[in-house]
Amino acid sequence: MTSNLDPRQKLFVALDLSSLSEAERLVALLGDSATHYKIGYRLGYSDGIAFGRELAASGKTIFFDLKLHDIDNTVREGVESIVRTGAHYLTVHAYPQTMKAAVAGREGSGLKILAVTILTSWNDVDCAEAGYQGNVTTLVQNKARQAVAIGIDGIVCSAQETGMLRAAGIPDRIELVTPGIRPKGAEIGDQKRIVTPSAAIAGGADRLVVGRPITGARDPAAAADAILAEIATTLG
Ligand SMILES: O=C(O)c1cc(=O)[nH]c(=O)n1[C@@H]1O[C@H](COP(=O)(O)O)[C@@H](O)[C@H]1O
Repeated sequence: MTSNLDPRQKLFVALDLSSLSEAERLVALLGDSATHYKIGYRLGYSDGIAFGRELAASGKTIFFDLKLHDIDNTVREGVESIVRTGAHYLTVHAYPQTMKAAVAGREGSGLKILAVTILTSWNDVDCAEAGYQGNVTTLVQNKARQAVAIGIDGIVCSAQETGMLRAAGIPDRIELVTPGIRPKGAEIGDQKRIVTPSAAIAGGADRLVVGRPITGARDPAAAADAILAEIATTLG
């Protein structure tokens, strides 16, 4: 669990933007308000890896959200490449072989591996449709336990599940990283397990991941500042 009370350390801004120039513009606009950035498929599949490397070198905390899942050798070698970027976090899907390969790939480095349990855009019906037995709560708990046993550094889940995970014995050293964050009144979009920034912090989320409520806002800097203020108030 993180103990630092600087609200900026609680917020990963998701740079889900269509071009490098848009991402550069947003980073410049947010300035010192944002210290933590997440780069996922949209930017990662174009210029995002090089940009993340640059941001990491400039002192930002970088989270590559690549959600790896492949044969062991491919996962391990992919993770080794990400280690060389200087990034701080990387996601993989929470399948045992994939998580073990990722842990092997980051050995000896400072890269933290986050295991994505059940996507925040899924509910119980989606889990059943995918052939899973058990509801979201049970699946998140089981996957988190497996991840901890394998040596993963953090869990990606909804902030609806953080209290349940701690109660189930997921230790404080495991970071609980929570997307699906929606300030009151924000558009929900494709997310199904949403939580407000203040409720997420109050419920024990270590990091919040926020994309469209900031990137899609008319004034992204004001939107980020409002979320940071909400986090700060809740942290007390
Ligand atoms: O791994 C993730 O970051 C992730 C996992 C998950 O379960 N749900 C989820 O939304 N995400 C990512 O978190 C971000 C959420 O973006 P917004 O819904 O726009 O705030 C996106 O970049 C998603 O890819």
